[in-house]
Amino acid sequence: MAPPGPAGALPTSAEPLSRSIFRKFLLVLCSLLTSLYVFYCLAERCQTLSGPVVGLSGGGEEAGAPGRGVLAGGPRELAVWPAAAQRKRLLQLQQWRRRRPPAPRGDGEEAAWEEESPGLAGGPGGSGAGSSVAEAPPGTLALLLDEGSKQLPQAIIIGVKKGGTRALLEFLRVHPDVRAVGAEPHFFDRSYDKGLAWYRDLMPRTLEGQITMEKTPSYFVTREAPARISAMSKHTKLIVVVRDPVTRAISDYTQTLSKRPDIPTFESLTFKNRTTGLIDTSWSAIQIGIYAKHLEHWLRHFPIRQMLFVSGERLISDPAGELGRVQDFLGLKRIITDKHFYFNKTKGFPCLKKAEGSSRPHCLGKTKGRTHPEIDREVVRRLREFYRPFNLKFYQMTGHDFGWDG
Ligand SMILES: Nc1ncnc2c1ncn2[C@@H]1O[C@H](COP(=O)(O)OS(=O)(=O)O)[C@@H](OP(=O)(O)O)[C@H]1O
Repeated sequence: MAPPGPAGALPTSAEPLSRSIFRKFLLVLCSLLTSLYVFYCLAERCQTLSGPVVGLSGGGEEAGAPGRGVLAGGPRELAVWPAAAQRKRLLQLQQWRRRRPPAPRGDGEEAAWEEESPGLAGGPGGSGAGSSVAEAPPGTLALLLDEGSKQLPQAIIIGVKKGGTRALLEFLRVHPDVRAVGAEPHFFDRSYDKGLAWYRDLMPRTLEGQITMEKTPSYFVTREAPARISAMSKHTKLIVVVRDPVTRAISDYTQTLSKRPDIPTFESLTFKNRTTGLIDTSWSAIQIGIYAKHLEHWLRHFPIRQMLFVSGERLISDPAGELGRVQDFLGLKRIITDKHFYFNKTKGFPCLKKAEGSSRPHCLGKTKGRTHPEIDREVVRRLREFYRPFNLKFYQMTGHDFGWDG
């Protein structure tokens, strides 16, 4: 017979019961935590785990089979969702992502879209402020999708600096079949050595039928850009937003002035010799506006039919008209129409009634539509004279009179 232990060590009748309750409690707690963790991962907040895969197919990057509900591109591919459902969920997810504040841009110039403050005059009225529900992700099921694949751009806005390139890109992004990088990649001028894989990785994911786009206005004046873009794909569609070269030069100068207020006057920078009236064509603000010269380089690599010239002036006076031409050029259904725009009197520019995925009006940021300094009229006249022959040549080459010399 075992000797009785000390009285304090003897089990009481209550102890086994509390232990079993405690064990059950632990079990419930564990399953609760596990479920919470799984839910958390599905909500795309888990960076370390790859999302659940419903079905795998062995294809490579481009292996999606249209109509079979397979999303092309990634190492994993969903094979069970109907294509229409996948597309709808992806569009929802894309719209939700577009609503999130864009990442800050490197050069500080290309500020993101600004939401119109309620006090701004000239708004279309009636658009309610976005609710918090509108900011929520479109549902965890969307996260089961592979979100299409990253493609090299099929169309690029190559210029010109201060032409209205941001406005065009932001207006185009309203189209459900256009996906674009927000920031300027500067691949073909500054980062070409990083390679096409690096470039493609910057692109947003797209589904079949969607066009990938980017805009970098400096490409138009980069000597190597035409050959490099053609080497990527000779079928790339090129869009150039052009603007009266004199106003463009002043706009360019205004931008520099806003960053470096101590620079010399526009007038003194314009001339090599003010008395002889010799223009300093080495000054980039002047040089960029010699469109005919730059275009010659592009035409050595691309047929003119693969280039579209958008009027920067008309993009302001008739945005829907210019967007119509652009949509036709890109082979897109004309979805963006005058119903999408309103003129904001305070901003002095057309704005979107609703940016993609938002219920609120959107105007471009403060760095677009700056007030230009007053420039000596004689200097402006001399500049007009300087540009005229180049403009006429440009009208001839493009078959379009932009009306800067009328
Ligand atoms: N809708 C709308 N809202 C605001 N601004 C508009 C719009 N459409 C065209 N613009 C004109 O775009 C000019 C800036 O051109 P970019 O976007 O090509 O500039 S940049 O090269 O990317 O810095 C900018 O030039 P500035 O007026 O000199 O600032 C505008 O005149």
